[in-house]
Amino acid sequence: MELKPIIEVKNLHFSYKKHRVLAGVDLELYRGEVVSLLGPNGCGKSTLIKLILKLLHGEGEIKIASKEIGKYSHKDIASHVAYIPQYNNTPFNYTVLEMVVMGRVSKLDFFALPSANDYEVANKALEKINIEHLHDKAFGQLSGGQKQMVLLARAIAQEVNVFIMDEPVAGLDYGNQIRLLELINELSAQGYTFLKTTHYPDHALLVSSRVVVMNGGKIIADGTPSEVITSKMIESVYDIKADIITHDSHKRCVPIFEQKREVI
Ligand SMILES: Nc1ncnc2c1ncn2[C@@H]1O[C@H](COP(=O)(O)OP(=O)(O)OP(=O)(O)O)[C@@H](O)[C@H]1O
Repeated sequence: MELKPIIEVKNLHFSYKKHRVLAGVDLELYRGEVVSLLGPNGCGKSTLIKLILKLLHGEGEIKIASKEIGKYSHKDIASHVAYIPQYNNTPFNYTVLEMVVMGRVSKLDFFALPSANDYEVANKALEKINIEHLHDKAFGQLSGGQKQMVLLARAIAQEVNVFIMDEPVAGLDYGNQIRLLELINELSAQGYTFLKTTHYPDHALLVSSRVVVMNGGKIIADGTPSEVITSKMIESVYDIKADIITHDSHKRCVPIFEQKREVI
């Protein structure tokens, strides 16, 4: 593992007008890691990601590849990091191949059209995750799971190896959630680095080298999955009880169902 982090966040503060969201956040991401960012609804996970991508501006230090993000254009950031949002609909009826070719934008000169090579890279990205058969389908007509895969192919076509994913399994059916986690594992073994938010401690146990927990505008835990995901942490962050069990040599998080729980 490299000694210098690819992403470095120090003492980051951010507010939406008077609503303080981040109050002194420190985070580092090293090449080769798969970091899962956990925390309750509204704790600021997506805000932190937007700050790292320079889509918002806060107070404190954010560096990508040892350089302050203030010195980067958005195109420069895209030459280091690919962002994979939750699947969404574009207002335009792009085909899958056109969506994936958009991953090449940071490599193109201003106003230049994608070249034959850009299309070849995009096709290879589709092949890499076995969705080449979708290439001429309309992106807007795909299922949620297929859209998420196309956004992942677009990130691969960007030819960077650091991926930031915001709740990658949101809206996916159970099978597609597990298949996507397995794919993240496979890509990680091929050298890709991931920072991903998740609402599932169990997924963080299955696919992470490190787990970071946010609450109350701060990072409250940062360590290996088994150090961080404990019954005590689950109760203090989510206000539910859960057992951490070992199944087939993997740690798993199993919530304990209580009959008279108050629903929020
Ligand atoms: N554009 C905005 N303007 C004002 N407040 C916002 C805006 N976006 C988010 N917030 C608020 O900032 C806080 C953090 O939101 P954020 O989306 O970063 O949380 P999150 O941890 O990603 O939540 P979730 O897990 O529900 O997706 C929330 O209280 C939210 O209501």
